[in-house]
Amino acid sequence: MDHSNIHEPDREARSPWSRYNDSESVEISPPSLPMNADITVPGSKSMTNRALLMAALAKGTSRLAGILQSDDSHWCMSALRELGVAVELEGDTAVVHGAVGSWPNRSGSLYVGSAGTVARFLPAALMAAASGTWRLRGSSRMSERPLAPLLDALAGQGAEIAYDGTRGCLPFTLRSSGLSGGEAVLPGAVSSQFISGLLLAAPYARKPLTIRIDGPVVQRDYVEMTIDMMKSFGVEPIVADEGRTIVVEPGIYSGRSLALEPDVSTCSYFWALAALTNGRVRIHGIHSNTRQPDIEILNVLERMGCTVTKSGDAIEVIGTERLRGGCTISMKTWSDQTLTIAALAPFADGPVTLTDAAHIRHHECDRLAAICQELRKLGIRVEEHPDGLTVHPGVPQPALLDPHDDHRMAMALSLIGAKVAGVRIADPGCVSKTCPDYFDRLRELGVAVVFEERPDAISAHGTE
Ligand SMILES: O=C(O)C1=C[C@@H](OP(=O)(O)O)[C@@H](O)[C@H](O)C1
Ligand SMILES: C=C(OP(=O)(O)O)C(=O)O
Repeated sequence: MDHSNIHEPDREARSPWSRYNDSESVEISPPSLPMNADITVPGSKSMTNRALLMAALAKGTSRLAGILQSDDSHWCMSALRELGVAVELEGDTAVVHGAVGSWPNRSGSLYVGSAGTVARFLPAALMAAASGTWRLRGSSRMSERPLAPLLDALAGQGAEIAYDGTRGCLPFTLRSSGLSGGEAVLPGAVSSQFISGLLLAAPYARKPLTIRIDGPVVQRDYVEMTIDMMKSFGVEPIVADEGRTIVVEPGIYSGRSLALEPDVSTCSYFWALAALTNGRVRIHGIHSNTRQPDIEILNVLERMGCTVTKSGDAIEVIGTERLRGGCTISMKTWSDQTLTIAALAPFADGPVTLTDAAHIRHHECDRLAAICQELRKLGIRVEEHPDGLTVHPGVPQPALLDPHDDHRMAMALSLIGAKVAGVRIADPGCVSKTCPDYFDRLRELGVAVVFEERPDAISAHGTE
């Protein structure tokens, strides 16, 4: 199998929780029996990294139960430890001893991996301290992803930022003299994370901080999640002007005990598996009234002919013989699932058009270009649009697929392998950004999963 055209992953961004890194590819084949499973899913990435950061800024000790253990949360914890915050793990509970907004280590080098939630949340949090100088770096892709609007707002708050290379990008050195407060303007069209990042640090400004949001916000629910979680840590942002203005008064987070929700973005792959294989998957511990926007997948699966049952704290999806297509779906508020729906779409009975997702070209890869490229390798007819794509019904042919070092590309493409034989996915280790044991979980559901080792991994093991 020729691997020469596969994107070379940035292995430095893989945490100690990453798996499958000795594997060059994984072959996925359909289950021999209909899927019939009750499962649980690890904690939300978005909630884990928000909670860790607020707990680190808080007064007192926090116990965060059900945290995600993946690359993105690893780099968050590792940066906090580098800042001198005590973060201990007791199983999947993180115990964080808050530093009350004054980082014990006033200088150092911080690595954010490929995590948008660390790259966009940490710079503002550093400025909670009245002084300090830190160098920040990230993976090669994170160093290309947009940060300028946030960093410009921080410069307006008093940060001195010296860029190693491109202005507005990692790596850079940030010198803090505290957040001045007053007004900051942030755009919402490229990433909601700029707004969440400044909000999380805002209580530590010297004066009230008013964030004015310029234009519509992509994935606005993540901003609402930030506000909800700030309230649960004892700070009450005031939202005005139909959501365009958010005011945060000076304050201090209070350490607390918190049980985090399962990651709904990860749940979506398992519900999608049930949908596609005409099986049944029930996920425990999740409510449909969550703030996590990817819960919208349930409405779309229902529209495509699946049966969704919400009972107590479990949500079950039962699939269908043939998914219904012939629809246009806006992905604006739940864009992380664009790839999942695109992977289901070839099996629908009519074309599926996904729109309003131009900003995902700035995610772990240019996701619109990447999914079109990989679906075409399978012989599927696809049209790429500036803000989305149209996928036509077809029968996927055997192919080696490139996940473009993107966890969601790998997880979404694996769904196709669970329906038709002959799908191989290169670099299976990339799933560790949010779900390090994803392929083991697939196997437990009856999907056939066979790894192919990397030639250099074999030589590293000698003749074993
Ligand atoms: O704040 C968050 O936790 C997230 C916000 C979204 O990013 P953008 O708003 O940058 O698209 C989402 O895609 C990401 O997975 C998590
Ligand atoms: C866009 C994503 O991540 P990040 O938090 O790095 O933006 C994602 O997980 O799909």
